Amino acid sequence: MESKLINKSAIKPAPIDVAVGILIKPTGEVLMAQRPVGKPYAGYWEFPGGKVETNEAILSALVREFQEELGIEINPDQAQPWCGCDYVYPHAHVRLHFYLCRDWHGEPRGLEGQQLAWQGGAIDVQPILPATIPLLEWLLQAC
Ligand SMILES: Nc1nc2c([nH]c(=O)n2[C@H]2C[C@H](O)[C@@H](COP(=O)(O)OP(=O)(O)OP(=O)(O)O)O2)c(=O)[nH]1
Repeated sequence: MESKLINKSAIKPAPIDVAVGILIKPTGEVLMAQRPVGKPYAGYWEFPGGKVETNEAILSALVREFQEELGIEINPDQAQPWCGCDYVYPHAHVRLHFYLCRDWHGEPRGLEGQQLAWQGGAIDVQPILPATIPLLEWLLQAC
């Protein structure tokens, strides 16, 4: 019987989709959040968002994550798809879907105990999640 060889190093799990939102005030300030204790890369700064659940649309995940993490309602019709990237961390291979959000209701609060920081002009918080760092330069041009 014919046997087939599989190169196990070539088998990669599917990436995990992550919906990420960049809240932008009319002043151009953007909101960053610090990852809370208990998550991989705790203490690192990121744009708010989280993993897309099975059979969930990316935009629906974005709306849900902003409700759960920040207690605000973003307007999905006004959320602008911006860019995406893949990144392989030791804990996961993620596929990030970034949206620019200028329309929301409510004042963001760190409902999971995370620190929040509005950043304008330059991004001062450190450290930032590695996959997000390359986007910061583009973002300053987009705001
Ligand atoms: N929200 C967000 N996640 C990012 C960014 N950059 C980046 O590499 N990631 C990665 C880190 C994580 O591996 C993944 C997000 O997963 P997460 O664990 O924070 O998602 P979640 O809120 O659904 O968490 P949980 O329910 O599983 O606790 O995406 C970013 O700017 N924002």
